[in-house]
Amino acid sequence: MGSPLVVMGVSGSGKSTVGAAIAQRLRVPFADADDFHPPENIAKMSSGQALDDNDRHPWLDTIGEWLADHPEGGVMSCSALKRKYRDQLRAHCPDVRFVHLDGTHSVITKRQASRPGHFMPPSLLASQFETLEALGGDERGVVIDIDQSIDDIVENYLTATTTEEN
Ligand SMILES: Nc1ncnc2c1ncn2[C@@H]1O[C@H](COP(=O)(O)OP(=O)(O)OP(=O)(O)O)[C@@H](O)[C@H]1O
Ligand SMILES: O=C(O)[C@H](O)[C@@H](O)[C@H](O)[C@H](O)CO
Repeated sequence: MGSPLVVMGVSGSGKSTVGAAIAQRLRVPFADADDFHPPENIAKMSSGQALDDNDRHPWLDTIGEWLADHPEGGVMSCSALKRKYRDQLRAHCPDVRFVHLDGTHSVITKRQASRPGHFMPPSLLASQFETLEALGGDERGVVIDIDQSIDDIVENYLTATTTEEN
């Protein structure tokens, strides 16, 4: 793989699961942006409040630094919901590519129900969708439908990214 990858999407779209699977397949390091949130952000989300731009800004800088530290390849699962958040990541790491895990509210709600105890309350899913801005045509990345098995998502990603680069 030659450049870092961000697995993006709303909460519960499968970023952590799919990101780890892609990293294992590509034999590159994996990290989850959830592990880089300061405690205040986790406390805010746990209390049912969505993060805002100010909450996300310093956190995105730490994610961008991780990407820049992995020029030979690495996979980071990170919501990266807005275009300007992705611009911030690109400012640190111009080579970064994205895969957007795209799914419906209904599919994701069912999956969130199967992981009770996660700090992100399902009530915040609507705000995640409101905040989400799709990848622009000028952004390096691909979109994959999440309504399929993890193995199929990984295979489709590998096929799509090979096609994209040719
Ligand atoms: N393709 C899939 N098929 C079935 N279950 C899935 C799939 N992808 C993810 N899941 C399950 O859905 C739940 C949410 O996935 P995951 O935690 O990876 O999402 P996430 O985007 O990282 O969420 P968050 O950002 O909120 O941490 C988990 O229980 C996971 O096992
Ligand atoms: O930008 C955001 O709002 C956050 O990254 C959230 O998406 C959560 O951290 C994550 O998805 C956990 O559910």
